[in-house]
Amino acid sequence: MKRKTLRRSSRNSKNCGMIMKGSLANHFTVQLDQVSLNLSLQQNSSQFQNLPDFEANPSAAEPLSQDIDGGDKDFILSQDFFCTPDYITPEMPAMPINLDWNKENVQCPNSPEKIRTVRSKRPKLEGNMVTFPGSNISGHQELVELEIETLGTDETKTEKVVQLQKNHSYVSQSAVALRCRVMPPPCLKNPYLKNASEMDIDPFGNQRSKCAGFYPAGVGGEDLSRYRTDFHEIEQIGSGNFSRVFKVLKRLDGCMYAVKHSLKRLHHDTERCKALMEVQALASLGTHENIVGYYSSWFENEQLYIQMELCDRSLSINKPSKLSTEEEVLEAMHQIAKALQFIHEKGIAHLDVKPDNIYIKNGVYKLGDFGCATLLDGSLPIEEGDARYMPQEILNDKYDHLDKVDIFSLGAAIFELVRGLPLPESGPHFLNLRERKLPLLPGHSLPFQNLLKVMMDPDPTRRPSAKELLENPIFGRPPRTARSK
Ligand SMILES: Nc1ncnc2c1ncn2[C@@H]1O[C@H](COP(=O)(O)OP(=O)(O)OP(=O)(O)O)[C@@H](O)[C@H]1O
Ligand SMILES: [Mg+2]
Repeated sequence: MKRKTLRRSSRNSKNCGMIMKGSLANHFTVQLDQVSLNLSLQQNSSQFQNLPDFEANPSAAEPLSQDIDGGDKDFILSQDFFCTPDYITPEMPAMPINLDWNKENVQCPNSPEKIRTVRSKRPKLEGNMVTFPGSNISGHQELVELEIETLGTDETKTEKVVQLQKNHSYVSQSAVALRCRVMPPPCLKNPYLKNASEMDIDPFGNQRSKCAGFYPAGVGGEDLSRYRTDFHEIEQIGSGNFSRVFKVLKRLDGCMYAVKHSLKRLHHDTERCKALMEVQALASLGTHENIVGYYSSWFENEQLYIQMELCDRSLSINKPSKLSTEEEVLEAMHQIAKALQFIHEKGIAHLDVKPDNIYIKNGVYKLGDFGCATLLDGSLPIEEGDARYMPQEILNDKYDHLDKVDIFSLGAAIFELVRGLPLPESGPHFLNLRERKLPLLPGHSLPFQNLLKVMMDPDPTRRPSAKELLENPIFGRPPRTARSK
């Protein structure tokens, strides 16, 4: 099979779609990157020849006719060829069986400007209704219904393709989806990965058409929902200020995941880029036992979806905590300190360490919610996390020791978990905590309380780094010693 490229633009609606000349009684395949259209014509297709526009301007169709003449061939069509609804030709298992293919002089379906687009909600009519499976963004099938109406007198019978669309936009969802499949969306530079070269990041940079849209999956509608198609939603397992998190079953692999949806619709690129920072931080980190696993992400209905490893629960102060003994608290602290050492070594600060963002799975503690993550070198914007866990320097807009911000927050989070009371958001107690004046923690060892104090020191340089914290002898202490006061 030969493959040829059709470079003719379909922007001009007069360049009417598939001009199928000659021997299209056969089977041919049109391939366009991932899009493969198999057209099986069971009848002689000479009815497509007598196109007014083609006759008026035969040269316009020349490349096509050159390519198609000769029977069975493969074609690579340019993206533009499919970018107008005229040329949305979903994968077709068969042509309508009740079309009269022997009629001569049948017009090609008109261009979008000329046809009356019927947005009909009426049920399927008998007769010339045909259903073609199309493709949605994620590669799954959706149905596009084309109704062939016969109009006019007997001599001048014309066929009109009426596209039934669920939404009221002019361009069908399948058109948008197909376009998205035709040209890959932009590859974004991950700011957390300093060493990636431009070419590695964006191999399609020169070819990308702006019409492909900045994000591929923003077309909306249940039919095109990657979330609904790929996952079965079990239940909501959490919510934050910006998102809701669901436990889901992935249909294909039968495994459970957590999927986080942003609550707000992200209309603007700036909002989307900001939301993407969380994904990019997670993705750049790779895997670590104490960091929630990241699988994939996508935009849908202008919301960001993040597929993550499913954990059992968070350590939220509002949920029943099982951190009843100092050993358990130290274990949580030790594991999250390992996560912090890992991310700090990669030049990233979390900036929102708190019990809500520490999850537990099978006894393993995992740091999650990288929505505030930034670079330690200050080269990215800084969005501080929950003020209850922020040290004074952040509240004073001093960002010189961002790794130590995480240490303070971890100390504050552990302090909260041990006390079992929510930290204050303001007031004298709030200030005391930032001046190293921690109330005594009855039932807890002095070394442990001193460690919390040093982690929450007002001077960030006096706080231990994550590495130093992990080297603290308290973590190697036998449990019995830990219990002795
Ligand atoms: N992977 C996960 N497994 C289990 N539960 C999760 C997971 N991710 C999030 N959750 C639950 O959902 C809650 C909200 O998630 P997350 O903190 O990521 O949302 P957010 O809107 O960014 O929150 P915030 O208000 O802290 O900014 C978490 O506190 C936790 O209870
Ligand atoms: Mg959170």
